[in-house]
Amino acid sequence: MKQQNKSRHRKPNLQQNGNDKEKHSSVQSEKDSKNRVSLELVIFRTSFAIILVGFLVYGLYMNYSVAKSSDRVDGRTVVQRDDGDTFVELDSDIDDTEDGTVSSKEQQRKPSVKQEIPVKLSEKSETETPTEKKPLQPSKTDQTQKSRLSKSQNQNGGKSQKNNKQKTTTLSSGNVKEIEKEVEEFKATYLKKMSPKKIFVDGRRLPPVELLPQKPNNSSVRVFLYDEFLSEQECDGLMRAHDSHVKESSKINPLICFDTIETLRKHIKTARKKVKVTPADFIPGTFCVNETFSRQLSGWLKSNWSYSTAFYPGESKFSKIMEFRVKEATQLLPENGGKFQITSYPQGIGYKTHTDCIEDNADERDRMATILVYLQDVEDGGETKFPELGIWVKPRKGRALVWNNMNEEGKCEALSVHNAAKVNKGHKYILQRWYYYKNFYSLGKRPPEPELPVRASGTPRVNCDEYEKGSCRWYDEWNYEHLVDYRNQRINLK
Ligand SMILES: O=C(O)CCC(=O)C(=O)O
Ligand SMILES: [Fe+2]
Repeated sequence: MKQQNKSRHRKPNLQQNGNDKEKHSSVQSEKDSKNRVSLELVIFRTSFAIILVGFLVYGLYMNYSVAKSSDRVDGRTVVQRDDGDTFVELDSDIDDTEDGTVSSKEQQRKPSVKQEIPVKLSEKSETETPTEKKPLQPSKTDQTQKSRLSKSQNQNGGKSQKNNKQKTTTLSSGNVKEIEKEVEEFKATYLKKMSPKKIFVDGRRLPPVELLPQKPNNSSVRVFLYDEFLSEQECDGLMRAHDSHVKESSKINPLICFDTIETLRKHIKTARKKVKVTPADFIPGTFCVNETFSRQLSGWLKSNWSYSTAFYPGESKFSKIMEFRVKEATQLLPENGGKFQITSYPQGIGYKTHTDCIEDNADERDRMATILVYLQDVEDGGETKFPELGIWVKPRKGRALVWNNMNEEGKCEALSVHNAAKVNKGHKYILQRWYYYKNFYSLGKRPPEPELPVRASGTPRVNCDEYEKGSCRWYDEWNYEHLVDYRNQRINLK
């Protein structure tokens, strides 16, 4: 009834005509009209559904292709593809680590990575004295590494002797064979030059800017700058990781080491202390002074030093991201890169003038190029200065500096000397990585710790060298430098 009324109401003219035919055609047309309406509805719904599905498919496609293109641009999604992480998550990953180190969480998550590195290096060393240590790599490599370290900054050393020991005891002869084979089959690659170019990272356009020498010179050294090479979050994550690692490691007092007894004497004189030092004050076989004396000296030196913490490739997801980005930007090959080092400079601290490679070094396993990224602005001071080139660079958060220390023939360029100006106001943080001219088997692997000086596990060290132009630096890891220096310069301990 309702329906009738409704139709009637809708078609009043047709019903008013009165004849059957007309009535019939009126009903027919009403039916047609109804059918048309429902057909229209079906067509409308179907089109709507098709459009919706279309949108969904398009959306998925876009998502995929964006990921794919950023893959090519900065390598970030290489990591995303593997494990579904986003970069921001990686920052919190760095920050979230158990002990604040960049590496610890990664090690925890992937024990195989953690085990792999020290095992390869520590197997023989555990049964030999440090001075006799012969790693599984060809011995010349290690010799070179040691002699390089004796002259330049401290770059090597292992983190946990205890860990190395654990691994060593579980090492089967099968592993040894594998490692020996790996060492034998290692093919060195040469890195003769870098070629900086523009890259895109997360929508940031990063063109290299060449800093031209302000003094005429005939060196091959070229210095390039990239602003925003690292994002704010990346810088923050690295600084937090470094800070918490320094805090944790500083629970144990450092042992303080000197390049010569003269340097120690000068430090004591500056502190206006009347203390006579003799070779007996050093821990036998090293240039480091014992725990009690180290503690006293820390006070006298007022802990005036920069702090360096290290992480090795594979110990953090960030290392992958960083090395990929560096490769894209500069063509510096990841396999020629060593450890990553974060350094912080409190107010009043700088770092001596030095070259990152060793002048007149016949060995090609030396630092061909350096990348240095400032993790924070510095209010005043803290510039990186190249005195021979007349170049100096102000720290800016995310800014990267990259330069070559060696020429294409593998010669260390004396004119690549640089220093870190004293921080007048603020706190400076940098991330550095060195790329080697000729790489070697153990490059980029965390080395085992030396046994000397005898010390509590986890003890940090401070190196003070070359008093006049020098500075002290705290390290979270040990290397062989003090042992080599000791052997080479024992005569100075008179
Ligand atoms: O901090 C800087 O600006 C330079 C540091 C440096 O050259 C180094 O640690 O080798
Ligand atoms: Fe340097």
